[in-house]
Amino acid sequence: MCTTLVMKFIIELTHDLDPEIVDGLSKMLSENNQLAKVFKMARERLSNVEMHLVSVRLIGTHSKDGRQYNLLSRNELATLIVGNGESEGGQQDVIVEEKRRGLRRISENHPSFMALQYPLLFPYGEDGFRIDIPHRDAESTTRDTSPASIGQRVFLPSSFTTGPRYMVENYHDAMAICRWAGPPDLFITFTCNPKWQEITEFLADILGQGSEGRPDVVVRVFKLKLDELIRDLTTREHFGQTIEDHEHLDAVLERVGQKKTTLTEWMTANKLYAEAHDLTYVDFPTEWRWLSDERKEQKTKIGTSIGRIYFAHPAFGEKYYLRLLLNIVKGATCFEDIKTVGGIIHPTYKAACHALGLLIGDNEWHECLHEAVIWATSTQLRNLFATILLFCEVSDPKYLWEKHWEALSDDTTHRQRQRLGIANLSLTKEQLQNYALYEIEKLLNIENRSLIDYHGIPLPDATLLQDSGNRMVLEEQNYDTQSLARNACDLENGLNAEQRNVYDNILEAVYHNTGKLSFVYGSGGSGKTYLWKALISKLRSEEHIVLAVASLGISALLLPLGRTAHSRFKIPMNLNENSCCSIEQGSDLAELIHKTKLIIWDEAPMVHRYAFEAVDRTLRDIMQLYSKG
Ligand SMILES: Nc1ncnc2c1ncn2[C@@H]1O[C@H](COP(=O)(O)OP(=O)(O)OP(=O)(O)O)[C@@H](O)[C@H]1O
Repeated sequence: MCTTLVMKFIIELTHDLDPEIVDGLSKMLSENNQLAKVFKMARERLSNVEMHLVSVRLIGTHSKDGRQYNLLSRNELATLIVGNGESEGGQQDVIVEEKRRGLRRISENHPSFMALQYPLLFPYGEDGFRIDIPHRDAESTTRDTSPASIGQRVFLPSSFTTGPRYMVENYHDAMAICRWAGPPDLFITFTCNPKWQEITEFLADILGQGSEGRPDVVVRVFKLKLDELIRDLTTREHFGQTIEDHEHLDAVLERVGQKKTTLTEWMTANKLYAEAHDLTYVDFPTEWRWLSDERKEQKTKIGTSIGRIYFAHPAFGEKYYLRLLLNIVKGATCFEDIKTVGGIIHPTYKAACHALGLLIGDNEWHECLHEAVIWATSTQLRNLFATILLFCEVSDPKYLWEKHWEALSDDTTHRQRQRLGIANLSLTKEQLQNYALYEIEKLLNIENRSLIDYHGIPLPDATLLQDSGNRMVLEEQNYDTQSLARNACDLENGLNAEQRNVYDNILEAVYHNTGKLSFVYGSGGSGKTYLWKALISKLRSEEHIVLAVASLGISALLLPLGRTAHSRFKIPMNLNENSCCSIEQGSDLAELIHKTKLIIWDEAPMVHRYAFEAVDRTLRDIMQLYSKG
C-alpha cells in the first residue's frame, strides 16, 4: 500500500482514537513484537535514503519451522523495503531485504504474513497459517472420517432407547401381547405438530423465531403430550384395563451370574408357595408380579401381565432346549428340576427334551416354525427354514415344507405387486410356492447345498419363475377366473347359430393347437363384439392368454382389456413392404406373444395391409425362435 495513503488512512482512523491507548499499544508492540522492531529498523534505513514515493509492504522471511509460538529472530528478518509497488502485478506480497542475501519477494502464505497483517492479534509476531499446516486435532479428524479405525465394536444394549435391540424388544413385546389378546383394534401413532398452541405461544415472544430454530421447545412439548397420552391410556384407562409385559428369557440367560432373576425368583416362589406350582415360567406373570426394586416375585391379582420368552434359534443349542422345557415344566425349584424327567436328572436340557418326547419325529422343528410365524417376517422364516434343513437333521423335509409353505411365501404377493406395480396382482399357489422355493434354494446354495439334497421338497420351476417376473404375462393372467367363468357361461348360452359356429370353430383350433386364421365378417350390430367377449371370457377363465386388439382406439375400448394393434404389437408408423414390429427377441412382450393362445383383431380392415404383414413377419420370427429353443 502506498505510504501516503497509509498515512492518510491512519490519520483518518486515529482521529477519534484515544492517544493513550494508541501509545500503549505502540509501546507494547515495539517491546514485544519482533516484527515491529524490524519495522523500526526499516524506518531508520529509509530516513537515510533520498526517496519520496515509496511503497512498503511487509512480511517476515523465515521459513523454517512454523509452530505457533516460534518467534522470529532479528537475524532472520532484516528489513522491509521499498519500491513503487506498481510493478508487482498487484500481488499482496512482499519484498524484504534479508541481511545476508539482499532483496527477496515472499509469498502470502509465509508464516509471518498473519502477524504482519494483524499485529494486535499476533502481538509477539507469532506464526500464522501456511501451506500444509498440520491440524491441531489430526487424530480425531482421522477418526471422524474413517469409522473403521475406531477400534472395539460396541453393541448397544436393548435398554438403549431407539437402538436396534430396543426396537426388536418392543416388537417382540407387541407380538406377545397380540398373541395373548388378539390383533389390536387401534394402532396409535403419535406425531409432533410444530403449530401446537403451546409451541406457537412460546415462540411468539421471540422476534423472528420459528419452530425449526427451537427443537428443544418442540421436543419438550412433544414429550409432555406423549406422557399425558400414556397416562390417559394406562392410569386413567380410557380403553379399559392395561396390561404389562414380562421380562424375557434372553435377559435372564445373559445374567446367569446374577443372584436374582425372574427365572430364579420363579423357582424360589415354587419353593415357598404351593399355589405357584400350577404355572409354567411363561404363565407365571399372569398371576405373579416382578418387583424390580426388590428383585423378587410377589403374588398379585390375576391377569395383569403377559409372559414372553424370547425366541431362541435352534442354533443356540442348550438355550433352545431350555426354552422348550420352560414352556412345559411346572413348579421347578432349581435348574436340576427343569432337567428332571420321571425322577431322572438328565445331564443336558436336550436329553430332558428327548426323554419328554419333544424331539420325536420333527415335532420340535414344526413347533419352532409354528412359533416363529407369530413374529418373524417371511424372509426370517425362510432363513430359519434353511437353517433347520441344513443343521437339524429333519426326518421328513417334504412334510415340513408342505405344512409351512404358506408362511414361507407370505410376502411374495406383496413383493411382486411392488416390483411390477400391479396393485391387484394375485398369484397362483404354484407361483407362490415357487418363489419361496427359489429363495430357500438361494440360501442353501450359500452353504453349498441344494433342495435336491432334501428328499421330497420340490425344486423351483425356472419357467414359472420367469413368468412371475414378466409383468405383461402376469397382467394377462391376473383375472378373477371364477367370475369370468360365470360370464363366459352366460355369453355362451346366448350365442345364436352363426355365432356359435364361429365360436366352436375357433375354440377347437385353440384347444387342439392347430393354428388358424379366421376372418369374421358381419354388418354393424350383427354381434361380432358379443362373440369376441364370449371367446375372451371363456379362454381367460381357463387361464389362457388372449390378446384383444383393435385397429382403432374406440373399438379397442369395447373389448375386455383391449389395446390398439399398433400399441400392442409395436407396429411402426411408417410402414413399407419390409417393415417389422419393434419387438425384441426374448423380451417380455415376445414371451407374452409366445404364450398367447388367441389373438382377436377387431376392425382389422381399417389398417394398411403392410401392418398385417409386419405383424405376421414378427410373429413368425418369435415363434420360430421359441420352437428352435
Ligand atoms: N347372441 C346375442 N344375444 C344377445 N345379444 C346380442 C347377441 N349378439 C349381439 N347382441 C347385442 O347386439 C348389440 C350389437 O352387438 P355388437 O356390438 O356385438 O355388434 P357388432 O357387430 O360388434 O357391431 P359393430 O360392427 O357396429 O361394432 C349389442 O348390444 C349386443 O349385446
